[in-house]
Amino acid sequence: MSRYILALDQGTTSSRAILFDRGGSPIATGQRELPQHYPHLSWVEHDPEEIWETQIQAAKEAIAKAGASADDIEAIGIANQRETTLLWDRRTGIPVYPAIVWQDRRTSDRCEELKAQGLENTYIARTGLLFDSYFSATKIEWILNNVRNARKRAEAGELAFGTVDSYLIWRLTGGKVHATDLTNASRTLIFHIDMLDWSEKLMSFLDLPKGILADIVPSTGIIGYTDPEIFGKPIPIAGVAGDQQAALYGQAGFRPGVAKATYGTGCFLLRHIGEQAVISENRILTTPVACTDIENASYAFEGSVFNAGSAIQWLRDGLGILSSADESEAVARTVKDNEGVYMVPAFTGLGAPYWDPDARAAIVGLTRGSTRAHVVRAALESIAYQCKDVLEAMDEECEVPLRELRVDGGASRNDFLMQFQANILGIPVVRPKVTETTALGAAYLAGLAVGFWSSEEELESLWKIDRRFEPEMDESERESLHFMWQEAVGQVRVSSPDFDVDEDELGDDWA
Ligand SMILES: Nc1ncnc2c1ncn2[C@@H]1O[C@H](COP(=O)(O)OP(=O)(O)O)[C@@H](O)[C@H]1O
Ligand SMILES: O=P(O)(O)OC[C@H](O)CO
Repeated sequence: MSRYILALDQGTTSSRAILFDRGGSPIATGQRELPQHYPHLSWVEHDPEEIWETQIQAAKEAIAKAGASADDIEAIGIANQRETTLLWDRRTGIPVYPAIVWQDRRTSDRCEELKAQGLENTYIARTGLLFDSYFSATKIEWILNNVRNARKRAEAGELAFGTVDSYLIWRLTGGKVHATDLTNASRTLIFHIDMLDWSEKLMSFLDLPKGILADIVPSTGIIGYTDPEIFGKPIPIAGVAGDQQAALYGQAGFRPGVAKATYGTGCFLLRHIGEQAVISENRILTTPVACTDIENASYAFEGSVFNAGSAIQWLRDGLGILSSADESEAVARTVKDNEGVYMVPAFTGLGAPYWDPDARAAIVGLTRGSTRAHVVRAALESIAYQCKDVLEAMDEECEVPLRELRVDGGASRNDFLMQFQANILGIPVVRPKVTETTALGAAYLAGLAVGFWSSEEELESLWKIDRRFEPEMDESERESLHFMWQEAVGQVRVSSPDFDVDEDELGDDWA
């Protein structure tokens, strides 16, 4: 048995690769920034070649740093930004259009049009998602309708659709495998989360041809082997999951009641709810978790906050008031409180639980006494408030309130943010030793498939706490701060989605 598992973590702003040893410790990391392209207002694209190149360079960097070779790698696991949509030519492998990123809002009017046709409930009840441009389906439709000949070629079976996992698997296997796992498939808005398969019916409303679809595989199991040209010998690709489900797995979130928040570009809260795909009445998503066997799928509630770390990035790159994201912590600590300044970072609209695509960001409550520190503090606090809104919405759906929140991702390194999160939630926030849990989850999934690790029980024993943040704020202060935050959110809201899911009305026609 070789020494390492190689995890590829293809995120929105960077491609990372980490080698993990049998103790679940990261041995070496490679990382490349992924350029963002904004061709029009509210459009966000990635260059597929840049996704591929940055990912492969990151992998080679990690292998070189560890002084390892392909012989030292037992298997590869993939975790990826989800929903981001690519279509490529099956024969040449050439994408017909750049990747349309999950944050891209170009299809939000189209979503409104489809909602007006009364289709929203049909989609919610089958997919566990909402009718929002966040998900892949209307992005696929946009490419088919706007790229010359794309629809004709797709109908002739010449084009393949994939989220980033599928695209990487395709490239890694030299065009031999077109597959996706159920956690990624479930983010497309054309995957039926109870039947655990593509839904022809949901595809038909958007006129999406079946020939573009990938095979659906479990998150654990050998999917294919890398082209020997890439690493010098074939390596099995043995695990794949959307990055948020991978992070829940890396947090040992195998059982109902465990919840995690990953603080990256966005912030994504997943709470394991067991084997029933319960549909929320509170604008919370239902999504399959990473699984070893499709027939025995389990589910999580998910709250997707679109802008979290990106608010800090904007302070650094857009306003130029921070030299690094890490500096935000020291700057925020220079003021004793926010002095009434709130930032609502709705740069690409608001996600859960508001789902308001047209809302735009704002900083409110400024006075002549406000300083850069208040703005920085308000940005960090906004991340915690958004998580609170999501957890409150989830709590209304769950019988037992959450006892603690596990955290990970880039911004979870910020102790100020984590303490404020515990204060504002009123429950402990627990940070594990390894905060690269997305990559760790991908490694676990691959390692289980090839016998590198033996069971989920063994993986659970590897999870170790770095720090536990206990709440230190009294209830009345928590409530009054949260009230002020909600007033600020009220100022940027444009629409209030209103829906009522009634599965009985849908009848038995679930296909
Ligand atoms: N110490 C920090 N405090 C606050 N935000 C941070 C800190 N470190 C990183 N971030 C933010 O976290 C994000 C990077 O986290 P990462 O997990 O790498 O994101 P992603 O996987 O979405 O690309 C960036 O948006 C950055 O601004
Ligand atoms: O790239 P991340 O880590 O911010 O994750 C993006 C999510 O998968 C979008 O749903």
